[in-house]
Amino acid sequence: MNEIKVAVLGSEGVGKSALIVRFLTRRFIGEYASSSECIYRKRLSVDGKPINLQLYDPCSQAYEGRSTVNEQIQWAHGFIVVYDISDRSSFLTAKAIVHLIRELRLGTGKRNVDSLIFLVGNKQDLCHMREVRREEAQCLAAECRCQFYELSAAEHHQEVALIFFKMVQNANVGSKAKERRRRPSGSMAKLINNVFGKRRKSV
Ligand SMILES: Nc1nc2c(ncn2[C@@H]2O[C@H](COP(=O)(O)OP(=O)(O)OP(=O)(O)O)[C@@H](O)[C@H]2O)c(=O)[nH]1
Repeated sequence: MNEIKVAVLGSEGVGKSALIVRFLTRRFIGEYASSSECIYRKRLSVDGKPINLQLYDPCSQAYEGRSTVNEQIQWAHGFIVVYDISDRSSFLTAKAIVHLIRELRLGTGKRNVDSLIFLVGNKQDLCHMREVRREEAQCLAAECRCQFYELSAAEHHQEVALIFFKMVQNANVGSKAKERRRRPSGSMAKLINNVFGKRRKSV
């Protein structure tokens, strides 16, 4: 079964847990325990094939043994980088994280990272307190070749579900392409079989 690992990253209080919980349970509960990092697991079906999805929700509070951002980036196939549209500093953090992902994952031969970074502006319901213009975030997404979404975990269930499903789909396409590159093509497999198969028989 295909394993897809997605890390939801961003600064403290931007709504990472709220987005994950909204996706997993369809509910917005307002307050979320944030004393430890955790990995949520969900089974999904994509194009009729089962997928094991792992969602990583980091903990912003410092404690011994906490994983580093670098480790989180190496662990994941896909990234949902969240900021709060009413908090400019969270946007700057998201920007730094997106740059770090590109730096660490570029040229590693891992799945093509372009379709696997989503920049998400959360708390759209707080637009009367907006500190990050939509156009500015769109520019950053274009510059870093990632996909951009703005939404509210508090108000939108479908939009939240859509970005998680889209991420899983993109990661799954990437993993299939990688699998194809690794496996010899049909005619090549036949050729190898003919040559080595026949030799084995004559020994
Ligand atoms: N108005 C509004 N509040 C939100 C939204 N999403 C999350 N919140 C609130 O923002 C606060 C932080 O949400 P969390 O989901 O705990 O944020 P987090 O990024 O997981 O926080 P840490 O685990 O501390 O890093 C909570 O009080 C949520 O209720 C939203 O879309 N709109």
